[in-house]
Amino acid sequence: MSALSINIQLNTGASIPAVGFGTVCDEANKGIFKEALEAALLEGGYRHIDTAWCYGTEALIGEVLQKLFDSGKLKREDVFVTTKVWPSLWANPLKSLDKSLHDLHLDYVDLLLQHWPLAFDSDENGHPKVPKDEQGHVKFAKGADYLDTWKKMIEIYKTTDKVKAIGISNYTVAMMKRLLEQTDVVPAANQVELHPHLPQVEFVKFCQDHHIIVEAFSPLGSTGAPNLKIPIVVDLAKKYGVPAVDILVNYHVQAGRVVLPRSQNIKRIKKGFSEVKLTKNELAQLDQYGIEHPKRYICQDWGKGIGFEHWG
Ligand SMILES: NC(=O)C1=CN([C@@H]2O[C@H](COP(=O)(O)OP(=O)(O)OC[C@H]3O[C@@H](n4cnc5c(N)ncnc54)[C@H](OP(=O)(O)O)[C@@H]3O)[C@@H](O)[C@H]2O)C=CC1
Ligand SMILES: O=C1O[C@H](CO)[C@@H](O)[C@@H]1O
Repeated sequence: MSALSINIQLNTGASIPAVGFGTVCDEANKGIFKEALEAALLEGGYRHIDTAWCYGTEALIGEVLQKLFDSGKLKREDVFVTTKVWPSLWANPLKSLDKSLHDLHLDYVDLLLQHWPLAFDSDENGHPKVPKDEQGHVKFAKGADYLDTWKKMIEIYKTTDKVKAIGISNYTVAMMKRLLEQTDVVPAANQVELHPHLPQVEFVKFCQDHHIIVEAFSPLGSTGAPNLKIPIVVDLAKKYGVPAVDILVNYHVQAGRVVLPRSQNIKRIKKGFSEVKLTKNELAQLDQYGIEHPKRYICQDWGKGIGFEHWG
């Protein structure tokens, strides 16, 4: 069986495909992005797209979706689409969502995430995406609280048909506790960096205890896929007779998490991922590897001094 046909239930009751197509794209790959996405949907078996206003790929995704809907090869309800509100648009998540919906050629998304628990001092159109002062330090919006964005997203969720579910990304446990104390919608998902170099065991348990689905970004270790070389991943791949990438994907789906691998290599995309029934012991060994060899790949320069200190 393919890992791409596994689904998980969100706390809204909706179903989310456990494997989503990551849509960060380097400028150099923008030329093949549409072909890659079309191959993912028509030949790779993907039914879940993970995007964001800040990736600059939403208009390309919209063109592909429109083409596949018009030709009858795909129906809107066949595909789960997530987008995100970037911190430069923290004050106006509805504007961010409307821009995304326009570019995606959609009238709703299945999941809207707050991209980071941060508020940047940008203009009303969200530019610059990461404002900096003359010393190169990120400029934050004075007096803003990241929960302001979440509260406005709750309003969108409760009063419009533009989102089926709302969630968060890059929230720590302390930030989630604050959110749960101060607001009345439990996020459907929290999307964070997670892989055998960064298992975040306590974080995962907190989310599970509160019915928040964990979505794993950068599962391969981001550009260059360094996690494919992790020794225990290589050993398990040999044991099960599958490529190492299948172990990195099944590390999440077998534990009830969503995973968001990215590729713009059409041959790899068409191959998909086999389901590998890793044992509880093997999943624990993969966690243990990261406890002993922690490594975070997405280290943003706004991480220090605002609640992400422990990231190192
Ligand atoms: N919420 C957030 O803050 C964040 C969310 N994300 C989301 O998560 C997604 C995935 O994370 P991302 O950091 O992009 O990277 P990944 O961890 O998915 O790694 C992508 C890299 O792995 C390579 N790769 C993919 N498959 C294989 C394979 N089978 N063998 C060898 N190399 C392979 C890709 O190259 P190639 O194209 O050549 O296959 C690319 O260089 C993003 O695209 C985005 O949707 C990511 C970062 C932050
Ligand atoms: O989602 C995201 O992708 C980029 C690059 O990995 C990162 O800045 C952001 O959180």
